Amino acid sequence: MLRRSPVIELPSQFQSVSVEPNGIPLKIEQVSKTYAGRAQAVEALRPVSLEIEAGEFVCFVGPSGCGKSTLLSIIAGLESASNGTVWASNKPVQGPGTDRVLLFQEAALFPWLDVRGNVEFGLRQAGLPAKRRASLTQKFIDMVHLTGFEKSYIHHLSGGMRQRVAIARALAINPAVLLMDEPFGALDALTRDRMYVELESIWSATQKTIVFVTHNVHEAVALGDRVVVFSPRPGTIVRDFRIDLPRPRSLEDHRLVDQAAEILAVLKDAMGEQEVVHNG
Ligand SMILES: Nc1ncnc2c1ncn2[C@@H]1O[C@H](COP(=O)(O)OP(=O)(O)OP(=O)(O)O)[C@@H](O)[C@H]1O
Repeated sequence: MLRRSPVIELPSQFQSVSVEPNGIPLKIEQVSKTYAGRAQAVEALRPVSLEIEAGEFVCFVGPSGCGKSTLLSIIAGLESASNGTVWASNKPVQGPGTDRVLLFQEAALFPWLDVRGNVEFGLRQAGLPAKRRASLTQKFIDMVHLTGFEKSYIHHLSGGMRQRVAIARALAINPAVLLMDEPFGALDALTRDRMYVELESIWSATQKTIVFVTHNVHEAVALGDRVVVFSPRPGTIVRDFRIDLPRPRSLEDHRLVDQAAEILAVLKDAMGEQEVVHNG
């Protein structure tokens, strides 16, 4: 259930009218994946079923190699499921689409373009007229707080700034779903904390559906409406935690720390003898 107010400002006489959220629901139905390896097949995912509401922020945590990225790629339509179906807004996913955008740890930006050129890229591809393109590009550059850096080239930007360019570029094409694969994994702790605040405010302003993969349980609890815990490969869902902490959340909040500890215990239990990766 959406707990945030709509982004669109309505005149007072229409304030009781609910505005359709920008995000769409996702339904993952009995999705499994086995890769045909050279020597032997790799079973990455056992049948996984999950329903995500429009505008929900859902984090996936699990041990390395349990199939989180595989599931994200299947939702993105970049990989096909061996069995089962992903439904995006009640339509089966049969390939990539502009309604779903995948973002990675290393922001895949064009080094020969400046910030403006990168953010504008998808709009250019879509054939938007120059004036509309320019105003939308500026809107999203402002949204990720890169105003003043429009003409900077990627190699002059910090890791956090690059991720913000990637987020702005993704938002510019107005997808309904952001699929984020450890987007802040390569950032230093301070930048990461700032990115949590920024991402949360972007999410709350745009009402996208977000699926966010991370190794970091604290990060998952800081951001997610839900935290879904996966078992070691072949990945299955072990637990689906609803995080009811008020927003904005602080990493120092003892309730967040307690919730993270509970999830970490479930993760450790699922992993058995295996060592838990990042937990900070
Ligand atoms: N294209 C592929 N061909 C064969 N095996 C693959 C392929 N892609 C992934 N795998 C294997 O599938 C399993 C799941 O990989 P995946 O990257 O989805 O896990 P993950 O949970 O995202 O891992 P990590 O947290 O380390 O990124 C791994 O054993 C991986 O080696």
